[in-house]
Amino acid sequence: MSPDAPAVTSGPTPAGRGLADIGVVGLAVMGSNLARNLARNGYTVAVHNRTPGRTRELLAAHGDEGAFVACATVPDLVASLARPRTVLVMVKAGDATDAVVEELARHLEPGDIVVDGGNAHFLDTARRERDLAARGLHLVGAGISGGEEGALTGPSIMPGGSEEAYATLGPMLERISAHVDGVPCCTHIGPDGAGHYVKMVHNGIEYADMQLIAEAYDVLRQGLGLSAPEIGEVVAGWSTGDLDSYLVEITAQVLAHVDAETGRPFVDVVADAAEQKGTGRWTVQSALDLGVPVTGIAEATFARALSGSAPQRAAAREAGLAARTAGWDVPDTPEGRAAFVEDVRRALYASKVVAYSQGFDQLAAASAEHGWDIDRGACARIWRGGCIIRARFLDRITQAYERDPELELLIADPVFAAAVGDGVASWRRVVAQATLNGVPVPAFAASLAYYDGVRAASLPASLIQAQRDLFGAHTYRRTDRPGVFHTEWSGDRSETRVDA
Ligand SMILES: NC(=O)C1=CN([C@@H]2O[C@H](COP(=O)(O)OP(=O)(O)OC[C@H]3O[C@@H](n4cnc5c(N)ncnc54)[C@H](OP(=O)(O)O)[C@@H]3O)[C@@H](O)[C@H]2O)C=CC1
Ligand SMILES: O=C(CO)[C@H](O)[C@H](O)COP(=O)(O)O
Repeated sequence: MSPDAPAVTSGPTPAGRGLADIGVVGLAVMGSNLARNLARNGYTVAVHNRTPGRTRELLAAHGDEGAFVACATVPDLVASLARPRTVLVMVKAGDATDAVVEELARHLEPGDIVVDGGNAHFLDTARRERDLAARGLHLVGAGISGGEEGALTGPSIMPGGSEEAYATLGPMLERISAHVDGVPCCTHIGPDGAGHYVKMVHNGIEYADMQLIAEAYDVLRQGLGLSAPEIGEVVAGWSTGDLDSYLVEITAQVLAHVDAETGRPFVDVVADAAEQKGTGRWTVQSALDLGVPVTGIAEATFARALSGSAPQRAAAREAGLAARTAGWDVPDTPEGRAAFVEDVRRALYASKVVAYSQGFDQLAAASAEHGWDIDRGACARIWRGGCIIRARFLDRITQAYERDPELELLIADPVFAAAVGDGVASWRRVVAQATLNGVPVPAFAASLAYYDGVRAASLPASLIQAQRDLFGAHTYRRTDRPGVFHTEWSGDRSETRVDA
């Protein structure tokens, strides 16, 4: 071990081995808490961070929670591990991950396993897996969700990679994951980038869910003139029904929080420009490639972009772009206001079901495209606990896919069809009221438009096909007989079958 390594602080090492069970590289919020979670679960954990101060801090603050081996260098870490070696990498996605994986690969031996638990792009994961496989090593791209707290107390874990690697790694990951009804929130998702893909879509759904809750808040605030703490109480009440979820729970907490410095609701002192690290954008980019309409996720991603478009927003305000609102059609009585709140709750649930349905469609399409054989019911099952989108209704999604593993459309499942159908009138009223009053509800509206589109007996796409044929001879199909046709628009308008 290097002379400047932090003192090795460890509890008892596993009997007869004296070597660590797993290494963790990258000890920022996620890595340090996952290392603690592993140690608390009885594993001996070798830890390393590029900047040694983080390693020292972890050992100083939490070294008594279990068996840690502090390592100053990657070779030290590798030397401290039992074989086959397993190393969990928790560093920034992108170049940092490449650098760390490459350094590890130089010191590991065939059969060893590198687990990338960061938010890597699934194509990067597939590339890294190919590269390591050529060197006899396993690379497992594992999506991990739960934030700082989940990492410590039990996250949802979405590992990809080979079956062989999962046989070694799975028991450890399942043990440290969250458990719901005794079932671990971790399962082998599929080969190569499948785990990171599922985590990416999880995050895309997270964006949609957060945007929908934010729109519900905005409508209640602007439509009923409720204060942030009052809306916090309404939202807290939603935690007991269909909307019971971590995101709803934390929304109530945030809305109740008062800024210590100003005494104002905290949400009123936070700048209204939502940032993003990229997983929502990746979800939409992939959905576009696959041709899957994930309108809720896309609108949520664009809403973040719009919120951060400071020059455009300033230009619009300076130009005095008028709202010309119609006024809220809500009776100013306790009953009328309560009915509107219930409309918003139903609109939120219906929109949320649509956004999840779209996300699961994307998983199906990606699975088919890449040959991953992703079990959508299992994804819903491991999202029930530990992760940011954990929610009561994920149980119902699992049950829907158990009823029909090939379910074409989640909102066509009888339970969800009924749930969304029950909320449709409320949903339309909320979107209409918000729109008439200039309150942007892009995710509510996009989800409703999707619902109307997907259930429509016919769509105006027929006109688009005709237009395409006229200007570019792009051909069309007919409703009354098979074949591909073109009309001679600039000639005698005769029709030719072009596929015969
Ligand atoms: N924060 C969250 O809630 C979640 C994060 N994730 C993902 O988990 C991973 C870790 O996240 P988080 O804990 O927030 O930490 P950060 O994403 O902030 O990454 C910080 C860590 O990366 C290390 N690092 C950065 N560049 C390099 C490099 N070139 N070589 C070696 N190490 C490097 C840092 O080391 P140093 O201390 O030396 O700078 C530090 O340990 C990320 O991929 C993130 O996207 C996943 C789920 C939730
Ligand atoms: O992965 C996560 C949770 O599951 C992270 O919290 C996520 O990276 C947050 O994303 P963004 O910064 O884009 O909002």
